[in-house]
Amino acid sequence: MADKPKVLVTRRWPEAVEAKLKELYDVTLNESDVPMTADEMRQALMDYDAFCPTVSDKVDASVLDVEGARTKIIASYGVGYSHIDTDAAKKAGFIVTNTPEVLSNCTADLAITLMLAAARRVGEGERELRAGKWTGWRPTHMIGTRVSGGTFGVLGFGRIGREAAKKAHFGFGMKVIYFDAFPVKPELAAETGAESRDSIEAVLAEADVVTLHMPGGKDNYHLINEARLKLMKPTAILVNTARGEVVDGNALAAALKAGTIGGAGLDVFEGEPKIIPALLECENAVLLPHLGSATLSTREDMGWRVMENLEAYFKGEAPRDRVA
Ligand SMILES: NC(=O)C1=CN([C@@H]2O[C@H](COP(=O)(O)OP(=O)(O)OC[C@H]3O[C@@H](n4cnc5c(N)ncnc54)[C@H](O)[C@@H]3O)[C@@H](O)[C@H]2O)C=CC1
Ligand SMILES: O=C(O)C(=O)CO
Repeated sequence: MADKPKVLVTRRWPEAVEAKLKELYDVTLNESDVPMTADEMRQALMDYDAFCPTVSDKVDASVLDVEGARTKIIASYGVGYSHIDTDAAKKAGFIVTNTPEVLSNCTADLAITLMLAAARRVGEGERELRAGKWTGWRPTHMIGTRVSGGTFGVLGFGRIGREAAKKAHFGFGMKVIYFDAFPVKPELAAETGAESRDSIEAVLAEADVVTLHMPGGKDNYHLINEARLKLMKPTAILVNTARGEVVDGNALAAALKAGTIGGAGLDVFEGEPKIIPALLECENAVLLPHLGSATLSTREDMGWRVMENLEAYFKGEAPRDRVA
């Protein structure tokens, strides 16, 4: 019998998926769950047939520029792939895959969670209560912003953006407006009666809630900057479950402190897990540690999706989620 392909997984995955990987492959799991260094990742490309990183592994040109790699497929766990230099991967002849669709619903749920938490001051309220500072119900206590019936602005009307739009529209009676950098099929917008706007600026100026769902990476670096934040309504909420670098964190903190926007709900941060102090100081920001896809069934489905890509590749077929 031919030897099983050698597969390296950079971080712990859900138990059921790791068990299946062990059955099918000669797999090396990262039992310690400590992030791998660039040198360790470079070595893995020399020693394994498949390399399975995830969104917190920086697979840049310095990692990918190796002579005589044994790896042919980089099967990433996660839909976003801005952590991989896909140009360098293509140049070096690696196939790169991701795990779309299976996490759209859960990530959209978290965008809605952040919208409500920021608008209704959930973090502030919980902090006050736990600190023993709550003095009781009163008509003027911790007044938030009503989102039901408001306007939900989606920047990046892809898989997750559209799921979030459905939840906001059907769950909270919100009107949906969006801007996408590419044309959106009319039937996809029709699901929520979403109206397109011709610029990011137009969405920012009109929406009560602005939610970001475009990929990260250099093309979308600081897309939401000081000038654009100034266009938002003083009561509006900004939600980011996309990538930290899409927003200029210092400009956002300044807008939150000055009250030129109402609040923010953030799941992702430039340079995470480090968070800039200016954001930590903002009472009107709800901050979560990158939990968008963090439910067991979704994290398992992401693993099954990586395995589907590996299986296709090792059978000599085209993996369905090839991105480079
Ligand atoms: N917080 C979390 O745990 C998670 C975060 N994500 C992030 O969400 C992103 C989106 O995922 P999907 O919806 O599956 O991707 P997608 O590819 O289906 O949608 C992205 C959309 O953004 C659009 N877009 C790109 N640049 C744009 C720009 N400058 N302005 C407006 N639209 C732009 C694209 O045309 C596309 O329609 C991922 O790339 C990832 O970074 C994804 C899953 C979980
Ligand atoms: O899949 C992604 O892109 C994430 O950020 C985590 O699920």
